[in-house]
Amino acid sequence: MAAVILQAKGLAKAYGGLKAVDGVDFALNAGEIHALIGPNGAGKTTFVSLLSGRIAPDAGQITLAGQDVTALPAHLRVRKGIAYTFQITSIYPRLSVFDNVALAAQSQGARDLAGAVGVALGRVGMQGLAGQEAGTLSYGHQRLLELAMGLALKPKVLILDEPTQGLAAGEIDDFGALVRSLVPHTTVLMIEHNMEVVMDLAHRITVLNFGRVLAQGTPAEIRANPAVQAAYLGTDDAAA
Ligand SMILES: Nc1ncnc2c1ncn2[C@@H]1O[C@H](COP(=O)(O)OP(=O)(O)OP(=O)(O)O)[C@@H](O)[C@H]1O
Repeated sequence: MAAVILQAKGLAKAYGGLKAVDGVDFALNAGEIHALIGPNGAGKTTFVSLLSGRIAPDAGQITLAGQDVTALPAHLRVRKGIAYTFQITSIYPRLSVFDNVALAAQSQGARDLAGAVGVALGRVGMQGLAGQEAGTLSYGHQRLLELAMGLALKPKVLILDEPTQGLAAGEIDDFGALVRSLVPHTTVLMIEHNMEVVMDLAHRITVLNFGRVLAQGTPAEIRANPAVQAAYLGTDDAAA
């Protein structure tokens, strides 16, 4: 059996009376691409925010490679190896592409900053854009820059929140190839609405619904699961 790198047990978070995440047990296997899917409002973003430490749980436990990280703030979890790619707003638009990635690399204490930036930009094919002001990049390139910033953190677990949203078809293909190139060295957990991407890329899928795990399995198992079809795959949202 594959080693579990990140695990959640009984994870819960409520907003007022709304149980956004309601007692989730979850295990991320080292080296896999794992997709987190579910209808709008199912709790996906809340769940990965709990994993990354952006928000604190009401109950439950999170372990990284067996070590309890539940009480650690987000920046210390990043140091331990959990990187949650920021939404695009976290890019500094007036800084160059190079400087944006350098800030991420610096936060990890990279000794050879230029080298670390070069490697991260190389992974996403953006070395040629290092000098460009980040705010002037195309949307697709801004998403890739975000990914390069995540990679500069040298994560064990990279959490991506809707990484293909707003990308053109060709850019989605490139993104898929890139994610494949990251594993098994890095483990990838991604929230993704594009079912084609999910079915093509993910080794395993977890389906959330109303804050609970509805199903877990391989793409073929998830596709064949009647509860999933009823809750999610049959909706217009999934066909988008
Ligand atoms: N800060 C907050 N305050 C109050 N309610 C919140 C907050 N964040 C999320 N919620 C609610 O918690 C539930 C889960 O939201 P969450 O964003 O985690 O779902 P999601 O599966 O990521 O949805 P989507 O696919 O639309 O992004 C929703 O009903 C949402 O309205």
